[in-house]
This record gives sequence, C-alpha cells and structure tokens, in this order.
Amino acid sequence: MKNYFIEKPSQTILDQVKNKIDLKTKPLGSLGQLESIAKKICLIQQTRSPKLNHPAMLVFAGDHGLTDENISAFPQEVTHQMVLNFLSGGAAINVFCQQNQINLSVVDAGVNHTFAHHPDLIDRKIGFGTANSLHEEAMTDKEFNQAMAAGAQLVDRKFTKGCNIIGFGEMGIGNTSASSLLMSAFTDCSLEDCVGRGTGIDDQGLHHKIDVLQKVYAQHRAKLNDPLTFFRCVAGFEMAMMLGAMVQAAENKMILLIDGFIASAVFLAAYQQYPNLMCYALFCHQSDEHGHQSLLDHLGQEPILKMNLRLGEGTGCALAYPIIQSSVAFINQMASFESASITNKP
Ligand SMILES: Cc1cc2ncn([C@H]3O[C@H](COP(=O)(O)O)[C@@H](O)[C@H]3O)c2cc1C
Ligand SMILES: O=C(O)c1cccnc1
Repeated sequence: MKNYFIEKPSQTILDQVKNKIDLKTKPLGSLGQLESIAKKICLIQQTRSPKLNHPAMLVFAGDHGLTDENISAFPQEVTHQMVLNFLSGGAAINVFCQQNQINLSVVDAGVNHTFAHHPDLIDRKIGFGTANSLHEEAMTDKEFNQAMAAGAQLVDRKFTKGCNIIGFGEMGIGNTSASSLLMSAFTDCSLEDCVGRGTGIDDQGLHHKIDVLQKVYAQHRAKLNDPLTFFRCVAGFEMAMMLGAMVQAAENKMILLIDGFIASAVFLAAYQQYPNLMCYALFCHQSDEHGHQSLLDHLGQEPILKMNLRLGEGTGCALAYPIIQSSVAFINQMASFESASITNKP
C-alpha cells in the first residue's frame, strides 16, 4: 500500500483569517458556522481569499457478500439497478449535482453485475462483490490495495483538472452493516448503538441485523489492532475505494465533503491511520441513520445540515455545497467596517 502523507495545515495564517472575518460588517461571530467553515477552507488553502474550483462528486458502487445474510430491506440487485439510474440521470444525487453544478462521476468499484459499455461509467471493478464477512475476510489484501489505489487515482485525475473540492458518495446494498461494524470498532459505542435500519428494515429485521453483525464482529475482532485490516475484513469495495480517495484528496490539500453514515464510517476508519485527515474534511449533514449523531459526536464535528436524510449517494454533500459557497463568498465579498465606513463599536 502506498504511504500517504497528509500534512497538517500551518496555523500561522489563522490570526489574519480571524481578523478578516471579524472586521466584516457584522457583529462578532454572527455568521456562526459559516465562519468556522470559512476558517477551515482558508487554512486548507493557506489564503485569506479562498476559491472553490471545479467541484466534483465521486460515487462508488459495490456489492457486499454479507447481503446473503438478509441484512437489508432491499435485494442486492438494487445496487446495479441504481448504477443504471445514476447513468441515466434519475437518482437524487444526479438532480442535486445538476442543480449545484457539481461534476458527477459514477464508478463501478465492484458491483455484482456485468455492465454493458457506457461512456459515463468508470470501470474500476475489483470483483463481483466482496466475500461474505460472516465467514471470510471481505477483501483480500490485494483487492483492498487495488481499491484504495483506484480511488486515489480517480481523485488525482480530478485534481490535475483543477478540482479543489470533492465529495464522496456510495451505492451498495448492505453497506450500512459494514459501516456499523466500523463505528463500533473505532468508537466506544456498543454495536447495538451503531446499528440502524438502513434502507428501512422493521424491528424483527433490526434484531436479526444486530445478531448477524455481532457474529461478524466476533469473527474479525482479532484484527482490531490494525484498523485498516479490520476495515478490509468487513467493508465493501466501494468503501475501500472511497477510503483511498479521501486520503489522496487530503494529501492533495483538497476540501473533502463527507456525506452521511457510510461516508463518515469510512472517514472514521481512515482517520485512525491518518489523523490529519480531519483538517481537510467538512461534515455535510447528520443522517437519520441510527448511530450517525454519536459518530459525529465522537469525531467532535458539527454537521452543516440536519434534514433527516438517510440516503447516501453523496446527497448530503451536494445539498451542503451552496452553504459552503456562501462561506467562501462572505469572506471574499463582504465589506469591512472600514471599507463601508461603519462604526465598529458594540
Ligand atoms: C433504491 C435505493 C437507492 C439508494 N441510494 C442509496 N441507498 C443507500 O442504501 C444502501 C444502504 O442501506 P442497507 O445497508 O440497508 O442496504 C446503500 O446502497 C446506500 O447508498 C439506496 C438504497 C435504495 C434501496
Ligand atoms: O446516511 C447514510 O449514508 C445512509 C443511511 C441509510 C441508508 N443509506 C445511507
């Protein structure tokens, strides 16, 4: 595996950034979270005049062997059917990316389906779904490394075209299960507190899901001393590709847009290995999926939006994007007390 180097942004510019924000024509701190977003982006870009260039969204799709255990309300074939929906422009993420002029790429990371050639489908298929983590390691070392490298390469492709802000979406029936296992592994929350209804399982389905995940956890707990090995044993190809994409984006000093429960769980795993990742990430929304609030609390992060979404695909990133644009707009365009000749005295 490539050794990624994620640099902590220098804080020397922070006082100047704070000063610029505080001298805008507004009471101190009155733009709330817009101010903290602006500060973070200024630190990432090491400037007081940040810019958002060529925003991109990568949606990774992959299937999970664990779906054999009946842990989702929907069957596995919905993954490939949704990929076709992404390609014809009909999914929620298509609509919100189109609305906000975010460039959307759809990646076959490992869907259990042979797609006909499509000019807009990026083929990085690692396999036809992962192995069933109840009985085996979900991915081999080789598959995991391949997936991470592919995610990193796709980010680099965007970066060389001038993109400096990138969101990560996923599609993979069963991937809330893998995410719950990661959350339980890397927080002090019990597995029950990390498991939710995903696509909408009922009470009986939820008990069954918890029961299956307890067994999966027990099966792989010996690998917990190495976070990415545990990840490899329980996660999906789309999640591994997302992990590679996140660390490469941070290495490139891009702004990372983190979506809901699944993307946050991938981030959490990556963060174990690369703590400086946090300096580059904006948490776009708090999902309604049980566990997400605790996960964000664990990371000490305040989400931009809280709108009871529980979809994934990167939708929270696309919806939060206009707010992030407002953060950048105010720091660049608002007048200062001095330039507007306004008395700066509370
Ligand atoms: C039609 C449809 C579209 C979706 N788009 C995202 N997901 C979301 O639901 C899945 C995770 O939930 P679980 O773990 O319960 O299977 C992921 O594919 C996620 O992206 C969808 C799910 C469905 C059914
Ligand atoms: O928050 C998410 O990412 C999520 C929640 C439920 C189902 N799919 C995705």
